[in-house]
Amino acid sequence: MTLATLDTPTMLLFASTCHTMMAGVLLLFWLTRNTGPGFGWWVWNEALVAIGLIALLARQWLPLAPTAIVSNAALIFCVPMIELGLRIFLRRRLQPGMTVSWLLATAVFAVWLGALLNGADTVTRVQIISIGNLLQYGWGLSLFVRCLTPATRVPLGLLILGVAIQMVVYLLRVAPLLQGGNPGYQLMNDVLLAWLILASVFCGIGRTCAKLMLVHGRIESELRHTQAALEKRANVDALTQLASRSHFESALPLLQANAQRRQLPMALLLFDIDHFKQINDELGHQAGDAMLSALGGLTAGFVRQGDLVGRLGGDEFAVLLFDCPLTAAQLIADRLREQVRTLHTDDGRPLSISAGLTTLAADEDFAAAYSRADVALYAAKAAGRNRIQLHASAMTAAPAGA
Ligand SMILES: Nc1nc2c(ncn2[C@@H]2O[C@H](COP(=O)(O)OP(=O)(O)OP(=O)(O)O)[C@@H](O)[C@H]2O)c(=O)[nH]1
Repeated sequence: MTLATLDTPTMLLFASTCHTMMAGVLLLFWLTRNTGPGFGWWVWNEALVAIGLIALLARQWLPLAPTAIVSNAALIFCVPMIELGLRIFLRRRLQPGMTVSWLLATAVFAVWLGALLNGADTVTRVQIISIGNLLQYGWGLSLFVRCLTPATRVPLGLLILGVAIQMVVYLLRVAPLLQGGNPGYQLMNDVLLAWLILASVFCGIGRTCAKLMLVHGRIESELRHTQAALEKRANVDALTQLASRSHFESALPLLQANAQRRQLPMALLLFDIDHFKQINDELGHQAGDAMLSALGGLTAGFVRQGDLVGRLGGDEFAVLLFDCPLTAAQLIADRLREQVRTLHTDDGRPLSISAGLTTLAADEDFAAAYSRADVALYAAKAAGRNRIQLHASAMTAAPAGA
């Protein structure tokens, strides 16, 4: 069986069934998935193509004029719906491009309707529709090309291919008519009409895939963003932008493994602000937050890049000094303590910190090192604050600093 012998009603039956199924798939997807704005217009687009084809099929049995009006209106107005869906989906500005699309569709339909009411012959009407469709698809094509980005290249490429195929068929359809028309032209036996219907089915499949791919791409990228935001929220302390406690703890094993491989010493510094409760109580929680944030910024800028700085909770901060022998760690800690004195509360009081310092072995638990540093921090507070206290276990390695 060749296309030339395929009769138009069979082709129309095939095409209308395909497009109805595609409209059904899109509708199901629309109703059951979070497709985002714009997708509804694509469901309508496919539904209108199906309605138009069913009306064309039914024109043999129903009164000619009403079915021709319904089918042509559906097939003309389904085009701007792809564009409207795309503009909304990609959050492009709707105006003035959309006005042009709807005006174009209305103009094509009005000219065609005028021709029908004035008793124009089939050839003339087909000419009007074909030229109108060519203009519509040409306009749509220019939008698809303008919207091409690396993220939309494949789905929009499919849309462009589909529209280009449809334009070629329309062009073939209109070309002989433009050369003076074909007196023997029979709409229902037109081989080109069969090609057009077939092309419309293939383009519809391409369009449906493109729309689903666009939604899939968007869902995927939103998932990636949400995942990244969640990770950031879990890993980064919102107030100071330092590592959160959980991130600090989970990052340690990697640093420890690195230190063990390269035989590098590490030290853990734990500190908190002296009399922070007083700052909060007297100047307000917001002023307290500002001090925490300033201290976080100062500490992050003070240590080396390979060190790990975190806010473990409240006004408690920790620094893992990587590749740092205890004597150097004491010097760094004391310089940091001095630097902190340059920070002032709103009423001019200089900030001070107390800190506990200990070594961190490559194979020990964070909890064990933390509890040693905490004991030393407690001792620093007890000894009068604004000082660094070395834990007793490290005393044999280096003298305590204050
Ligand atoms: N502004 C602010 N305050 C916090 C936050 N988290 C905890 N705090 C407060 O920080 C204060 C911590 O006080 P402590 O460390 O117990 O005591 P302190 O007044 O600093 O006294 P010393 O540590 O002994 O010098 C408490 O008043 C908490 O309510 C926060 O995110 N923002």
